Amino acid sequence: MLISSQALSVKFGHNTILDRVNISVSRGEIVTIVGPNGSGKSTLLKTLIGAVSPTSGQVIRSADLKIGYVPQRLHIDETLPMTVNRFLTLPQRHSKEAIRQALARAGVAGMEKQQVMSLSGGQLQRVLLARALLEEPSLLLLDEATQGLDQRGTVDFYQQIDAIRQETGCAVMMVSHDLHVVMRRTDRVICLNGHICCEGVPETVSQSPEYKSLFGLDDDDVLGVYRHQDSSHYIHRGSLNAG
Ligand SMILES: Nc1ncnc2c1ncn2[C@@H]1O[C@H](COP(=O)(O)OP(=O)(O)OP(=O)(O)O)[C@@H](O)[C@H]1O
Repeated sequence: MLISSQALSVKFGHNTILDRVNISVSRGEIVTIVGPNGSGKSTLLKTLIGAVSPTSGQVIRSADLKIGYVPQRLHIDETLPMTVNRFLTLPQRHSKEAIRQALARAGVAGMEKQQVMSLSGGQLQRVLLARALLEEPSLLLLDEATQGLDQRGTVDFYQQIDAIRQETGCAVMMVSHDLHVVMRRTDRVICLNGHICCEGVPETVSQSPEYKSLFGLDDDDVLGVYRHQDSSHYIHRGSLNAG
């Protein structure tokens, strides 16, 4: 076991954000956390890395645990010119070879001299991934790392994560809204809504009543959206034709 939590609870003021959460990640395993907005996913990751203190319960870390954390997004001062190479040596220096290898593993080989501000959203996420890999992590924690990427970019990113897991043997715990995309790439899914609603292999979780009641769209929802789009398209075309 690399890391686990026992009856982990976090309160902010009077609000209980996490309620007696038990999770565990084994070596080499990919675990995906899904849950609605505000369900405590980021808080859980922040508690695991020690940035948030639990109100009760505990986090148990193996002695050799090394975490590489890829945040949801990064705020960089736009007026500050900085190359990728410089960014990757802050706050800790790394050898040229280590940086070359981390960028290659993250799928952005040769980007050392590029300005961070000039990177596309997908490239920046990969540079953040490279920065996490420089720690030679036994556990990669990804907090909605594909936010803002299109479908292709998201699929490619998760493929890269899978390849990294196979190459380095690290475990991965990630927060994702894209269960359908990560399905094939995750060993286990934990569905969080303050407490753990359900967990298991992706096929089981996606069919469970708890998951469906949180995320399920019934035919009316889907057809409603479709009909709406269709009718607006029709009206739009009508007005174009009329003009
Ligand atoms: N430092 C904080 N102080 C007070 N409340 C906080 C703090 N951090 C998070 N919260 C609250 O805790 C709740 C859970 O937030 P969290 O970011 O963990 O949810 P999430 O599941 O990651 O959401 P999302 O999917 O929208 O990113 C939210 O209501 C949020 O406002």
